[in-house]
Amino acid sequence: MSFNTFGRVFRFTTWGESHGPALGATVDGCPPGIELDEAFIQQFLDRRKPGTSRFTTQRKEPDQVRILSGVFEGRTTGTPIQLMIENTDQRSKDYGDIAQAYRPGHADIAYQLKYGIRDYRGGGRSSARETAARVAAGGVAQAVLRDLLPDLQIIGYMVQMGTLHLDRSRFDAGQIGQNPFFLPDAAAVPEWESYLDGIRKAQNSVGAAIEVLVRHCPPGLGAPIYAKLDTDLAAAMMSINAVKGVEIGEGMGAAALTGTENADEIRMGNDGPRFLSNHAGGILGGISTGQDIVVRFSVKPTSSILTPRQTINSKGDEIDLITKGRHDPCVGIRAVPIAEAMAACVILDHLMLDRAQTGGNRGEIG
Ligand SMILES: C=C(O[C@@H]1CC(C(=O)O)=C[C@@H](OP(=O)(O)O)[C@H]1O)C(=O)O
Repeated sequence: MSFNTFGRVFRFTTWGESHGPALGATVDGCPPGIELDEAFIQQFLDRRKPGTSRFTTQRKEPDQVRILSGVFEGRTTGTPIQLMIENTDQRSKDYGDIAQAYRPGHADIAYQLKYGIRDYRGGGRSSARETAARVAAGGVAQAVLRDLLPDLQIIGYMVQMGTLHLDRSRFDAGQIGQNPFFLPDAAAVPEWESYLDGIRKAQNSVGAAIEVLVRHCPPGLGAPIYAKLDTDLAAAMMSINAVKGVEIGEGMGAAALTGTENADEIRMGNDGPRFLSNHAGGILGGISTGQDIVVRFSVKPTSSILTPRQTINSKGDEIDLITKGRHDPCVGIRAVPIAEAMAACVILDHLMLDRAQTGGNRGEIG
């Protein structure tokens, strides 16, 4: 049993709080001989870090990663990799009111009911700041995948923010890194900007949905029943702060389909099976088929808002609470690079599990 560790073979443990001196991840099980340096990991952290636009928290953190162990002369050694990111812009006085009160919709009250003690500064361990640590771990996974599966692509993007939906007919992956929403549609950006400006100025926040596409994943990753690839992808996404729902492929939409509509028909291609559709989201029986893997999840609206909300304090008094501080009006935006990191960790973990069990040998057709 472990409370802060993720993965089976490629494993990471995150540690730290939002207003402590630092946070980080200890990565265990990384193969030796992989080219790795801080700059490689930093590119992923830079996509997630706060304060990069008016649509995220205004807390300014460089999120500069340091590798303290497990890398020698630019290559992994197979020993634990300790990654550390210092906190530099804490403003704990914003949290004076939260010390004795529980934000509605926030983990404050659940932590209190469970532990009877909590680091309320910046939400402590429940802060989405923890995700910096796992994005760093995901950077290590990405370095290994670059070596072992060079064709693999992990692409995250927003598909919904409040009432706005991505128009899939306009999908352009090249646009994702070009706007503050990780949106694959440049033309929609002004509408998304004015919508979120309105939410922010109304002292409110809004939810979002994110999709992650894993392209060129080999078939055969995952195992039936208790080691399904989709189980682990779902758990990975659900472990991200504020995530409330996860779907694979058609997801909840499959409930409305008939068998003829849902089953992805199969033809013989030049080098293996060719599927005529992808309702399954690239996974059948918990095992990847070689099709694109499609994972989607919803993120609740940020619970820390300036609009007064009814709650109670630690004495049990009923009060109205305004949450000060520097909060994301849509915490779902920065969930995009976080989800990519989690997907990288799961795919690598399953690649290593598969090699352990099958040696990477595949069943043959034809
Ligand atoms: C700092 C980050 O996001 C933080 C996530 C967060 C929360 O409650 O989740 C609250 C804010 O932190 P604080 O109030 O401690 O300044 C955000 O800025 C980050 O993601 O790096």
